[in-house]
Amino acid sequence: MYLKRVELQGFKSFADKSVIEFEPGVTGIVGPNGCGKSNITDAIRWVLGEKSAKAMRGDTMTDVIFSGSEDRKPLNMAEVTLVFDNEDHYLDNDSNEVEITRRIYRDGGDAEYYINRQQCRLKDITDLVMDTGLGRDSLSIISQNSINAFVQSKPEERRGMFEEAAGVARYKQRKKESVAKLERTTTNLERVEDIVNELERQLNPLKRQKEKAETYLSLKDQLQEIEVSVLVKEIQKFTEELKTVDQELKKLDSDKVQNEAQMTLNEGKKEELEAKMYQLDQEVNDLQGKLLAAMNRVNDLEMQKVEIDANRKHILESTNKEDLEAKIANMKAMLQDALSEYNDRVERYNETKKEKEELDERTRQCDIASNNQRNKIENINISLHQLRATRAQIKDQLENKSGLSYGVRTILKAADTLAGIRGVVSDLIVPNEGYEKAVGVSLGGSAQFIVTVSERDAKNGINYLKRNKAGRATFLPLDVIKGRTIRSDLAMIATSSEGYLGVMSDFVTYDKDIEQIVLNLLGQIVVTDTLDHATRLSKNIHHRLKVVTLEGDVVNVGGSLTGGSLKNTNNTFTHKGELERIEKHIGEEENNLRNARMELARLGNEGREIHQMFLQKQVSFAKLEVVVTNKMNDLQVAKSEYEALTHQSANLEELEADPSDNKLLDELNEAKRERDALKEEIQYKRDMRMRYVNENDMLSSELRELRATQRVIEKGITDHRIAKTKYETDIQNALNRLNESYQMTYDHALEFLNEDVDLDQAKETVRSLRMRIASLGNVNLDAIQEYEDVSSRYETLNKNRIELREAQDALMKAISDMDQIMVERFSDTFEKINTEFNRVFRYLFGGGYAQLKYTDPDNILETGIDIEAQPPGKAAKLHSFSGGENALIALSCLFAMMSVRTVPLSILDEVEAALDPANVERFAKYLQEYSDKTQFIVVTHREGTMAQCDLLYGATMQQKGVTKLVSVKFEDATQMASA
Ligand SMILES: Nc1ncnc2c1ncn2[C@@H]1O[C@H](COP(=O)(O)OP(=O)(O)OP(=O)(O)O)[C@@H](O)[C@H]1O
Repeated sequence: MYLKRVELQGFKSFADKSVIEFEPGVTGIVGPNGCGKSNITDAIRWVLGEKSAKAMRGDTMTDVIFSGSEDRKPLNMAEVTLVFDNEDHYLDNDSNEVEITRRIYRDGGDAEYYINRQQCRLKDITDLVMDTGLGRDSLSIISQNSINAFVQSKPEERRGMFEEAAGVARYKQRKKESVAKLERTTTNLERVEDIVNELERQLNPLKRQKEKAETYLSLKDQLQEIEVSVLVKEIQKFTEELKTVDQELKKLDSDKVQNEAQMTLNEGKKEELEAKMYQLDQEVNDLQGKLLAAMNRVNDLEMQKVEIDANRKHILESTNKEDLEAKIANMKAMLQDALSEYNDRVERYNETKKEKEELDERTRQCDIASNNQRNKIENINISLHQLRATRAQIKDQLENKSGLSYGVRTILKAADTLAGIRGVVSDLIVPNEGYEKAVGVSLGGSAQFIVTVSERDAKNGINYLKRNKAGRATFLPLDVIKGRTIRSDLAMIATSSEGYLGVMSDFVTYDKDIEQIVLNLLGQIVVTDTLDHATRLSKNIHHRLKVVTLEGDVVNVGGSLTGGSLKNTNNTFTHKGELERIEKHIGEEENNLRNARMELARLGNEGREIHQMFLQKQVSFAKLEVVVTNKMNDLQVAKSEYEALTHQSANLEELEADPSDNKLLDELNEAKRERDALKEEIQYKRDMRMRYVNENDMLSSELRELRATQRVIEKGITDHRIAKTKYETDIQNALNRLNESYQMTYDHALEFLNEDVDLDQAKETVRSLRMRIASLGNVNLDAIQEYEDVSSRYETLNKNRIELREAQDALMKAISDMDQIMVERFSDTFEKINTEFNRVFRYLFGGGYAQLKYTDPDNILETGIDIEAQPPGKAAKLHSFSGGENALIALSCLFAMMSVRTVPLSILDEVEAALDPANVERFAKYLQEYSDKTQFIVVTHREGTMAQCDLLYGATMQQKGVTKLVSVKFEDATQMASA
């Protein structure tokens, strides 16, 4: 086996794809410092499984990716492939050529590994090269640093190289795996043993429970078999008995109905009899009443007969007929007098009443009129109050000029001291009647302008106001202001317009000296009667003049309209007219007030007179009421006396005409007959009642018997119903038991009926089975299945336990065997290397002595390796050797190992740098000596080494930062090394 080719792309300074071909023997790589020689060593170590970024001379593994140069951008991927010739199948692979590739991406996470282009794990590569001499701790790649470190490192760290040389790494790895397996097996075994022990503990109690459950089930089966028959038979028996009870019950019900009917019949008859008896009692009562009355009537008639007889005798003996008739005539005359007096008084009474009501009505009318007058007076007073308040306000404005501005009032007050103040326009101009509003509106604010004699006077006035800080005022100096008149063409149009009344200045009176002022203020204002005429006129004159109506509405120059209701407060001219109007109104109202008060007084007097008359009528009326009542009584008395006399006269005539008392006698006889008939009827009814009493007694005794029978029947019904309920309950209980205990309907249970079963005996068996079941206590039916589960689990796990124990024994034996082999191989190899080491040492140093020692000879598997070296003429103290001596000792060991264990490939990166030329030559000679068994790739600057190389490559950086490898001759190589 040998390394045929290395292909690099994007790895460190190998930005471009580079393919380096190798041959068996010694290949040298030369070149100036920093041109990328060691990067080839790194690349080979990287592919063979190096995991440490530090060992790759970087911070992270992605540092191996080409990081860019002055002219090149960084790359994102590095890939290196080693191609081994494997015709001898040194590597454990069937192929004659083995390609191992490693790839890494800058942002791709984990590296990718391939063997013969098949993606694989890092472990696959490590396994492939393990114990081949290409492994991590092997002699395959040694740098200048590691060669120095070899001597200085700890004995334990050195051991790895010897293991690699002894070829025990694979055993060590296998042992590691077996130990891990053993640990896992032991853990599993412990776990399984725990469970098996636990299951063993559970099994016995479960077995007991299971047996108990099986006994229970067997008893239950027996119970079911017999109890079902018992229940079915019981149901049949109860059903039969129930049928009998039902039939008897029906008969009893029918007897009861019959008995009840008889009782009802008897009770009806009894009630009827009692009603008849009651009726008879009532009738006898009535008849007795009638009898009493008849007996009384007989008595009365007998007494009347006696009285009549006596009376007739007396009247006939005492009454004078002529006297009686005279009395009647007299009484008749008196009656008529009383009647006419009564009628007269009634008439007077009605008249007085009517007069009294008339007076009452007049009093009411008088009151209404008085109230009206009072309201009128109150309204007049309110109106007067308002009028007087308005009058006071207007007067105040006129007298105190309160409508004028503060400045104007100040000037007027100081008019005596200020020269040439003529007065305010509103005081100097008086509007014609009816033109007050129009003039006021026309003047507007100019009504408050102050007329002065001269301009100087006006200025004095203004200064006075300023001095006193008394407001402002406008002055119209007579020597400056000129009057204005209407243009003749406009005047002509205006004059001919409808409603035109004139120019405003024509409708005021004023002193002659202020004429210019008046014309200035009012000379160009036209007056019309109505607003319609004003707008039309304004239109006619193209809105060139102001037109004012009598109502004070204005059509301004330009055509705008001003109007509405006027507030009188500021119009001095309207104030004057208003004041007169109010004065007149107050006079009228005062007059009205006087008249109203007089009328009220008159009404008061009239009312009082009428009331007086009313009171008098009231008295007369009361008196008449008494008189009428008296007259009425007199009339009644006369009437009744007259009637008594006429009656007496009639009686007398009757007695005289028919003196007999036959009628009374007839009545008396009739009364006696009636009395006797009544006595007979009473006796008859009493006899009849006696018969009814007897009948009633019979019915009562019959009823008593019927009721006794009824009680017997009802008790029978109750007893049978209880029996019926009991049988029904028994049947239901049996059905419930069938359903609940055996999930059977009656029909279903019939299929299991054993007809031969003796019910009493079977019941006894059921009772005994139940007792046996009860004596079992708590039964865990699940125990049967649980026992099955647990015992089957126990068997499985117990089998596992046995298997695990066997596996554990096998692993322990394998580990022990491996240990044995490793100890043998390691110590055997060590001995051989030790011998060779002394030999090579003596050769390289030209004498002296060296040997390797175990630090712990009793523990060959873990012992460190100590080095004892004594170059010729020196004491054996390792740490005091020079760099070159260190390198020679390490190389002695390396070559000693190579002579004992064949290494297919060794890459030596400037390991001889510290040697002197003579030693370099000896080193190079060794390379040649071993090169038929080992392929050497040496990175070197030394000529002596180069001279022994079969193939030389020169590393250059023609492009800055990018390594290129070219095949060179020895001469070129020495030149490149010294460059
Ligand atoms: N990831 C990388 N990308 C680009 N260049 C890199 C990268 N890693 C290292 N290098 C370059 O590789 C060079 C070092 O290479 P190497 O150590 O192989 O040189 P050498 O020829 O062995 O030098 P010496 O003879 O001094 O040992 C440096 O120039 C370094 O800048």
